[in-house]
Amino acid sequence: MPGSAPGPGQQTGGDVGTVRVLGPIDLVVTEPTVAVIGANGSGKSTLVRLLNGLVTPSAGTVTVHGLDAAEDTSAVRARTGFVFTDPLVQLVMPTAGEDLELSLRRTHRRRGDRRAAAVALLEEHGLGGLAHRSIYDLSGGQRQRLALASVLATDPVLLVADEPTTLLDLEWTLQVQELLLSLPGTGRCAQLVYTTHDLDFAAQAERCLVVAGGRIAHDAPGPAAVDWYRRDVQSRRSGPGVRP
Ligand SMILES: Nc1ncnc2c1ncn2[C@@H]1O[C@H](COP(=O)(O)OP(=O)(O)OP(=O)(O)O)[C@@H](O)[C@H]1O
Repeated sequence: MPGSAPGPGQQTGGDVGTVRVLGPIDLVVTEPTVAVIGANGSGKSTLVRLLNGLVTPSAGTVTVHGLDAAEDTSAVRARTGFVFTDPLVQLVMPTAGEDLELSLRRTHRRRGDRRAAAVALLEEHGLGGLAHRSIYDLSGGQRQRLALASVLATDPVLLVADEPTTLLDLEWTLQVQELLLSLPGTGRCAQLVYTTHDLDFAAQAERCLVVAGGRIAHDAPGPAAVDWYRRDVQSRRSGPGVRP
């Protein structure tokens, strides 16, 4: 999100009134790989959802590649791929193959080309032979890999991934993490922003933001930020009133 400068983020909680979730936050993030870590409920998903207009700030602006995410939402979404933690939120077609083909519509105009590209992508993501399988009959990990493949098939400039490996086994976790981290270097997207509770994964990011209570509590290269976060959690656990 080169040139972005999010202001205070806030969102309403429907009939329970207004809930302040984020802010004030003032950030410009240009590094190719950016991790976002922090406790449950600290605001990580909300922060990254600002990047494609899924959440709009109640004050301030979020700029992605020079575009206002709240004003030019469709242009921002055309450039920003978003991988949700729960793949069923984003898989929209009945079968694995059809979902990929939908994502390939812009780059592959001919139906036959789309089908062949979808089959190749399924193979690449360890889903070979599953083109006709209902998305509901895939395992959780298979769905998560399909969701990532479908988003990558849209050729996003910015890829935002919200806990992209939570459902994966160890081998696929390592493979998907390696793939994601390699994307900016291989030109498959310009920037990767991801949230994670996997601190080894976070430590590999060029920049890592530690979110606490809706604010950026620490901002440093991956390894330093992860060290800071571990020490912060440890110090609060050994503090007064906390049982060992
Ligand atoms: N639409 C909403 N209305 C009210 N509260 C919300 C809304 N969305 C999020 N919140 C609250 O904002 C806080 C931050 O949520 P968020 O999903 O960003 O946390 P997170 O850091 O991603 O957590 P986790 O690690 O558990 O996924 C939580 O307390 C959540 O309950």
